[in-house]
Amino acid sequence: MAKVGIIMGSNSDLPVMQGAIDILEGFDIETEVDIVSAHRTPEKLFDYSKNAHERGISVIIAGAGGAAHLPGMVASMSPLPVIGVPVKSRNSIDGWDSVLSILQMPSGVPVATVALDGATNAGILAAQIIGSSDKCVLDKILAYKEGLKIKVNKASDEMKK
Ligand SMILES: Nc1c(C(=O)O)ncn1[C@@H]1O[C@H](COP(=O)(O)O)[C@@H](O)[C@H]1O
Repeated sequence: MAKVGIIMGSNSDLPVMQGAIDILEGFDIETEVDIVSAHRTPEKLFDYSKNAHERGISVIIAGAGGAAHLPGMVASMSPLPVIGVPVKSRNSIDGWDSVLSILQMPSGVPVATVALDGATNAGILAAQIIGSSDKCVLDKILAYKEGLKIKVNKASDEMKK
């Protein structure tokens, strides 16, 4: 079965990236979680990016804060779709440093960038990519969407009381 690789620049990103781990677990999609840093572990970055697709990984979610070069560098070497999560790290410039580093990729090397700290959406997007060729996952996404609708309708009904 398809696996999602979830990597982050530092263990300080884990509280945010946990959102992706949790939502994918809810969809029964296997994840492989690791710390990889373009700046601090460049050899590991090369190895990860060049080999992830050989290990059954179908989509990579990469989260980083500050000068967040990790998602783009992974995308430059991997044939897999890369979803970038800008993380608002401790010393960030309100998260803009990370958002712009991940969002503004040059033509030819896309990174699907979610919102600041948007790891849950990154997990859903990864599940949707897998679901486009896996009926079982697609059904779980449909059920998830139904759940969102029920929740909003319930809140709407309660508001009218
Ligand atoms: N942006 C990157 C990269 C990278 O892009 O390779 N490696 C670590 N970092 C980021 O540095 C921030 C601070 O890291 P520390 O908390 O370890 O000092 C984290 O948000 C991490 O993602």
